[in-house]
Amino acid sequence: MAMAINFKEVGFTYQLGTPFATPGLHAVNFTIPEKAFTAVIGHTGSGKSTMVQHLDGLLIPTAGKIELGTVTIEPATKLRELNAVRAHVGLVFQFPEAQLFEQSVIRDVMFGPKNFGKSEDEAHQAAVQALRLVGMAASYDERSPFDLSGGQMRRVAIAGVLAMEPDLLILDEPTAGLDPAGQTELMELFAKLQRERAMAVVLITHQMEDVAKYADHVIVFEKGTVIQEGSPSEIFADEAWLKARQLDVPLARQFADQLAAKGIELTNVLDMEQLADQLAERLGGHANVH
Ligand SMILES: Nc1ncnc2c1ncn2[C@@H]1O[C@H](COP(=O)(O)OP(=O)(O)OP(=O)(O)O)[C@@H](O)[C@H]1O
Repeated sequence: MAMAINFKEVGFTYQLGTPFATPGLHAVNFTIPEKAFTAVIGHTGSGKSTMVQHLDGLLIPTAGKIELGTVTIEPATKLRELNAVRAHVGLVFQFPEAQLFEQSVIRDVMFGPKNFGKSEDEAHQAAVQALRLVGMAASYDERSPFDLSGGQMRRVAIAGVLAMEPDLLILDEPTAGLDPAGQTELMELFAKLQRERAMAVVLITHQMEDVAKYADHVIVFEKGTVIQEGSPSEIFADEAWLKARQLDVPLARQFADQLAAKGIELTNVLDMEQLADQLAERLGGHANVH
């Protein structure tokens, strides 16, 4: 299912046709490129979670259409028509560890593959692989997920999604509440999966450092619609535009701007590595030695 996804004039209203109707999305247009790392940013309530729930058929648009390769999702589309699509999409909600429920780590991770028709052996194999991938040692397999630390529980929950071998992995603030080291480890894992498995990753985040460092493509939501999409350098090019929308600018970029105000112009700085490389070059050090 490696394919670009196109949203065309997509609208979604919660409880449509009732006195409680609440608009979630309206006239949304954007593309999620295939096999890329896409970041979705925007304030609370701007429509990010509503949008990603359309990617695996949890919500069906109430207006417009979504094109996923040969599949088109429209208001008249029935959920059962999307079973083939859903098998390829993995969705990691905020605080996914809240959904752990089995008596052992391995059983929990096997649940998804078994549910999608894999045999006990196949599911076991997929679970073992996914658990090692997220860095959980075999010694935890038979432990109760509820005896683990918060960070370990998060990894097990993510392994449960990876065990389904999705082509599209959707992450809704997956590092929220973890310590900085745990956050970095998880982000590095997602970046590696995207690179090595040619998986498309869609990350909802408030962390502009992660957007600058990992994203190929960025989609900006505001009040239920998409107000901008492009590469991180395009999105972070116009600081005044971001500030007017109370969106943060990556730290490395802020630092480069302060240097520019003092007459030292660096080109296209988005993350710390680019900043260090360019400064080292200016200062006569050894840039790009990795
Ligand atoms: N289950 C629901 N029922 C009714 N309205 C909802 C529901 N979920 C979200 N909304 C509304 O839809 C709009 C978009 O919300 P959404 O959760 O998609 O935003 P978000 O950008 O994901 O926010 P956050 O960063 O807080 O997750 C908001 O006005 C919200 O109140």
